Amino acid sequence: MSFRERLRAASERSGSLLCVGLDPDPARLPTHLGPADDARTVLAFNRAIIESTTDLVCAYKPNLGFYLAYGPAGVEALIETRRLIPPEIPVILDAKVGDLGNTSVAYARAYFDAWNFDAVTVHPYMGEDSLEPFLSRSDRAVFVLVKTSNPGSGDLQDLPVTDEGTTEPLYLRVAERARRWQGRYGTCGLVVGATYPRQLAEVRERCPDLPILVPGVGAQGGDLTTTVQAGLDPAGGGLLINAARGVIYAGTGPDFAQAARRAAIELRDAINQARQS
Ligand SMILES: O=c1ccn([C@@H]2O[C@H](COP(=O)(O)O)[C@@H](O)[C@H]2O)c(=O)[nH]1
Repeated sequence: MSFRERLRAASERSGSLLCVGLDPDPARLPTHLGPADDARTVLAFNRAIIESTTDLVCAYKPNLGFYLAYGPAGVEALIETRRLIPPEIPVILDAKVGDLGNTSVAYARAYFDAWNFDAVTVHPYMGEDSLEPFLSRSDRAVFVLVKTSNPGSGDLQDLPVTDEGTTEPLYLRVAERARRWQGRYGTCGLVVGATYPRQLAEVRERCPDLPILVPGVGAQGGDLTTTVQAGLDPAGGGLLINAARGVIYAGTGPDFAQAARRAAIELRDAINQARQS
């Protein structure tokens, strides 16, 4: 089964376009779980979040940085977290990777084979050859950063560039390239921040049938309804709405997992309402 097929199945099973971010921040982990600087606390936290949300999500997305910050034990916790997630739910490693060809081969082996992630985020700055080792994996997927959610994303991504006789913002040229990579490899998705709904609509118009991972609702302030309406594909899907802090830190006490579940239900339902309006 391709990533796209697995994602569609997970989304249909859960009736959800919600992708929960697993970003363990030592400053926000519930204190009763153990010392915040101990990677075993991270694992206990992730286990509880996963158990309380598996039926509500189409995917999970751990961000590599939060695990590297714990050193080797953090990497072990990441690998173990991946094992805790039922195999039918796709897991996207947010690594924003992209390097020289043979180095990307090594990253692809690490993230896809050794650690068994279903997809990774990549940056397009080094061009197609840097992404080919990821794109060419027909059983996996690649989410290309197009227009990121951070305030400074326009520094480079909004610059007008002339490519093949067309002048438009760089992020649209990246979307155009990604559309072609999808035609060539069939494994491509995009990342567009919820904080930029107008740009999300432009990207969706350019790439009608690519899955778009959309971080930036909740803690970053992206408007959910505007985002969903801007990004839906013609079939009323095609989005993975990511939320980490807004779900996983909904509560901090002994009932944190139930609080995360309530937040995930609320978000899933709000997304579905926006799909219908
Ligand atoms: O443009 C981007 C790309 C990636 N991210 C990542 O998504 C999550 C968002 O977490 P929240 O707590 O829901 O804000 C995090 O891992 C970011 O590094 C992004 O926010 N924007």
